Amino acid sequence: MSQLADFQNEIYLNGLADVRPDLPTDLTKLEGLAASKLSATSFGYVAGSAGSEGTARANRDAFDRWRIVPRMLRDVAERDLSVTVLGTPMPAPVLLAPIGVQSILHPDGELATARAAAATGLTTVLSTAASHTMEEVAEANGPGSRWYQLYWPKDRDLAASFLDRAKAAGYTALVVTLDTFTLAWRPRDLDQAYLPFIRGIGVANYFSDPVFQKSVGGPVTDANRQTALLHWIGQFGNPSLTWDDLAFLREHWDGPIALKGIQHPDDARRAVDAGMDGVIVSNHGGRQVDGALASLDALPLVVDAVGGRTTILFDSGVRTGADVAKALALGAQAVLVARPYAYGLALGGEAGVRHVLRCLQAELELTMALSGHRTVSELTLDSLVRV
Ligand SMILES: Cc1cc2nc3c(=O)[nH]c(=O)nc-3n(C[C@H](O)[C@H](O)[C@H](O)COP(=O)(O)O)c2cc1C
Ligand SMILES: CCCCC(=O)C(=O)O
Repeated sequence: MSQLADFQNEIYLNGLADVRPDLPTDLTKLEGLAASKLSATSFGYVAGSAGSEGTARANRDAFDRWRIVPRMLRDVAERDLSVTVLGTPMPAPVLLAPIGVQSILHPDGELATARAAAATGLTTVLSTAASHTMEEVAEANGPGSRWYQLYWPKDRDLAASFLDRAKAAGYTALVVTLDTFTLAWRPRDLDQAYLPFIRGIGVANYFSDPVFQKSVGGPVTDANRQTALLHWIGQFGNPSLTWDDLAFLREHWDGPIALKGIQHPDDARRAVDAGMDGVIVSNHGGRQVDGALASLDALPLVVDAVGGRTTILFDSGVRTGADVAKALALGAQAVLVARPYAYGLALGGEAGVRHVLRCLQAELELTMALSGHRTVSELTLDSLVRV
């Protein structure tokens, strides 16, 4: 590491960040670098969104309409960004959003991500569509903290098996993604005729599952691989699910449950009524319903409806420390970030993910301190102005 980087990391940033001299500290620049490093198909899958990508743009634009109003002389010498969310203590209110198929970004995929999360103390949310099994990822995450994200398959026994395995492997909270029972109209992938799953990426948790294997006549080998892939396609999502089905989750998971993909205040109310422990206000990074509202615009509506009655998390469009501060001020207890760490993974493996997480944390801490906030709870609507 260069002397300048040592100076930045250890003296100027007081050990806050873990800046890699070969990666940008402005995290909005990662996408451009990842575009040159990845294949056109992999990059298109990750960077792409639904339709005209208008909702993905709206997610970003919404952050610009809120501005932080710095306050002075508030003694911010001691700062504490820690929070506890759904029973999990975290050094900062930032989680690694579930991202499937991470081996298209780096051969170590979710294993590298889990190691980076453990190194920073932040919580990683593992996707059902991961390229490594949940047991392998748990081992890589070691003493770190991890949640499990369920893509709820049609076969109830398979869903129950996923939950049992996640529990046994030390995943402490369950995130149930509701907005992606099938992939949306995604022109970048359609135009490149690309789908990672067809190449057998993102099916590790299915192919390793005893219930899945029983359905395809035994362990997946070259002989039944095609059958297994077709079975996966049929199983992956269930468009018939309704609110009544949530009782199944409660029966099979005794830890906290958060519903991901909530945008309407009535849906947030229903989640609370159904006994869920939290909601994640998310539009899947604009990857599902093009034309949908910006996730940040949905956040205050959900906070109005259920704030104080449940845990509210947020994602879609978070790129900087200031973005995190704005979402927290609007009422989220923590945020999830996806594409920035995906690009970090592509550019530098585990160290690249660590770079992104530590930069985001450091930038958040400096933003909060310089605008007069010592703790996350001090960020309120009063910290912002809408322009
Ligand atoms: C390549 C990619 C794969 C994703 N895979 C999953 C997934 O398996 N499960 C899930 O719940 N969300 C998935 N998401 C959505 C993210 O968890 C998150 O909601 C969204 O990307 C947040 O927006 P951001 O990318 O602007 O941070 C994926 C997103 C990307 C970009
Ligand atoms: C089959 C969907 C898994 C990945 C995903 O959620 C996404 O690409 O957005």
